[in-house]
Amino acid sequence: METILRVSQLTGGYTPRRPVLHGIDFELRAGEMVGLIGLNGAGKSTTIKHILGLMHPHEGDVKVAGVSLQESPQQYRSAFAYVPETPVLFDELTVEEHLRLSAMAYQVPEEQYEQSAASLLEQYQMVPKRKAFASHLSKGMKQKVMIMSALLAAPPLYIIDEPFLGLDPLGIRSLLDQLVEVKRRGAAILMSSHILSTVETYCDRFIVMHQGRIAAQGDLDAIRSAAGMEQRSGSLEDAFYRLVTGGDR
Ligand SMILES: Nc1ncnc2c1ncn2[C@@H]1O[C@H](COP(=O)(O)OP(=O)(O)OP(=O)(O)O)[C@@H](O)[C@H]1O
Repeated sequence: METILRVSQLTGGYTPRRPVLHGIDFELRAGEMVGLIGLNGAGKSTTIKHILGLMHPHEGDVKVAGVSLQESPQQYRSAFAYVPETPVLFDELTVEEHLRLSAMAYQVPEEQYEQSAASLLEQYQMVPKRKAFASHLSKGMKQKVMIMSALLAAPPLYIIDEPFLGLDPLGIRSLLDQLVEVKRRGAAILMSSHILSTVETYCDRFIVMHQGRIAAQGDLDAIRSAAGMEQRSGSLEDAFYRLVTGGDR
């Protein structure tokens, strides 16, 4: 499968003398969903900021769809959509206007926009709110606008940061169903979350970060094995616990 995201030997952080990330190395291929997990402060958001191009590596590089941000900023940025943990919307734009803005930014054809927007508004139970200003939405509704905008853009790569916190159970189910669908269509998804049971159920592979390094990566068996769990049993949470504490519960 085609590589969509390549993070190579990334060392980076907020000040040149004190890197937060040390030699981060992983890739995402088309059609897979990868869970980025780690304790508070492990370096997940910092890794994501480097992928988004908001921070520049001290060493190493990041390529999306084969290009780095420096090589082709336009191609790089249009190859992914990012759903942040905290929704960022324009207060004075309506739900529909946000969707239209996203469609314009990602050059979604008009016909496809009409179809996708109608179906997303329906799925996320946002039809009654389509003309509401962002400032009049609840936190979960704002999160839904971010998610719908990303899904509408239909890029090769989705980067999703802790998506489940503000959503109601129907919203969570809609999001997970749609992630399965976009994956089936060949997109790659990097999802950071602390809800390990959901990550275990939905992700094909996992990247466990600890203190700015990758402690383990691979499928569940690989994570168990890195955690020293010999049998092919035990949850992702069990393996994670062992990896970050160095022992059994
Ligand atoms: N703006 C910042 N300036 C300086 N240091 C920061 C900044 N943001 C995060 N850090 C530091 O970088 C390290 C990694 O933090 P990061 O936000 O990447 O963790 P995380 O894995 O996303 O955690 P969480 O699960 O709490 O969101 C931490 O030591 C944190 O204190």
